[in-house]
Amino acid sequence: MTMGLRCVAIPVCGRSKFDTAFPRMSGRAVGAAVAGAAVVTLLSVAIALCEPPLLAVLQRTFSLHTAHLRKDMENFFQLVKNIVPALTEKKHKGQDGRIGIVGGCQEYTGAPYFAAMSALKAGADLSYVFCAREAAPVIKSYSPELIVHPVLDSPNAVQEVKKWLPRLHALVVGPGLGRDDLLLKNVKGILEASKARDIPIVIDADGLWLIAQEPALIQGYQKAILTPNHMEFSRLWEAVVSSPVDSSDDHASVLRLSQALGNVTVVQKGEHDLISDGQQVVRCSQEGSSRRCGGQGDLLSGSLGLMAHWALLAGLEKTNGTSPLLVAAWGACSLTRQCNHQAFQKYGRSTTTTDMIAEIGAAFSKLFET
Ligand SMILES: NC(=O)C1=CN([C@@H]2O[C@H](COP(=O)(O)OP(=O)(O)OC[C@H]3O[C@@H](n4cnc5c(N)ncnc54)[C@H](OP(=O)(O)O)[C@@H]3O)[C@@H](O)[C@H]2O)[C@@H](O)CC1
Ligand SMILES: Nc1ncnc2c1ncn2[C@@H]1O[C@H](COP(=O)(O)OP(=O)(O)OP(=O)(O)O)[C@@H](O)[C@H]1O
Ligand SMILES: [Mg+2]
Repeated sequence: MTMGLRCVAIPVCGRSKFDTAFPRMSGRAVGAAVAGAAVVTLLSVAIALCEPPLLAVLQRTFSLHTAHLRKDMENFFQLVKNIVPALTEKKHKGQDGRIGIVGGCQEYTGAPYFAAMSALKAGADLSYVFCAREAAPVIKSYSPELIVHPVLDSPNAVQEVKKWLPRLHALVVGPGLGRDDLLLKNVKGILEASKARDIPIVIDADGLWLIAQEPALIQGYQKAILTPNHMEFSRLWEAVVSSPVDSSDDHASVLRLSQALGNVTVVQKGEHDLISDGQQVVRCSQEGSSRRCGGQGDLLSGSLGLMAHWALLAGLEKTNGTSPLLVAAWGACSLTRQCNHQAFQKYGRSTTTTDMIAEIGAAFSKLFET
């Protein structure tokens, strides 16, 4: 029934027709759904034998729902295609994206590398990493493609990063940042300086830890996108919403969290990714795999930094009035999941994030090149 139907836009006032007729499936509900499908099949046979006109009505209704879903999915693919800049010989280096990653400390050097490489592989021209001194040689040794600034734990970290802000199109704050007080204090200053320049900011991982301590840092900033995993979502929720999270209604929760943060865009990662700007909820269920190696979220945040820049540059006209950041988030989620799917086809259980990053080019072409 849902083969090939991956993505649904869900209006705030009232669920989509599909959602009403076919409630969303959680992992636990899959078994029940299979049993349900068997019952429906038996019922259909019984109706076909006794009431052929009723069966025709049911079939027509089902195909209407299917068409509705497919249209939503096609819409979002088209909107992402609309924001992807054309490759032309008329541009110079940097014009298609200069993305900064703020993260990387003694313990975590992989995460900022994954995020920065993912931005490059998705089509950014230049990727910068602002990390702690000790992490820099390690990150540089992974790749000659990255420009690495070992400034994050220096006494004048904010000034050092500020120098680069005029050249950056988007920042991704948090992958591999760690939770050291000095680093977090410097990141606060970097966030303030970036907001003052109106730079799009993706906040992930330990950047979300910081926001959970101090939500005011991002409250109401319309160019912020938060990408919490399950744990990070709970922390943010506890920090900004007083009532307990309603785990039976994920759509309502992500909408509520976005609203409580002043309509910043929130991407709740999971079995399906739910994205909200406080006005609507969009779901991305692009087929991935059951492999959950560490670093997939870094691929998402890095590619999202780039797509956020592209989407804001393209503007509402290209996104047909849909929030550009929703379109960017949907695009990056689809891309991450498609990379996971492709890498899993080749490597199965041994799939790692490095394998997924190697798939970005092919996945991007498959999904978004016209
Ligand atoms: N190669 C590298 O350098 C990488 C570095 N990374 C960097 O690590 C830093 C910390 O990031 P993080 O994600 O480990 O921290 P956090 O959110 O506190 O989660 C900790 C605990 O939460 C739980 N948990 C998580 N998801 C869950 C779920 N869906 N459902 C249920 N529970 C769930 C789970 O708890 P457990 O099951 O182990 O009890 C998990 O252990 C950060 O800087 C990040 O960028 C990563 O990017 C990976 C690659
Ligand atoms: N159960 C799942 N089924 C399919 N895809 C999933 C599932 N959980 C997460 N994903 C996908 O994996 C990507 C990363 O999400 P995840 O929750 O693993 O982030 P994370 O914990 O921040 O990862 P990282 O290890 O990089 O910190 C997202 O694009 C999400 O759609
Ligand atoms: Mg993460």
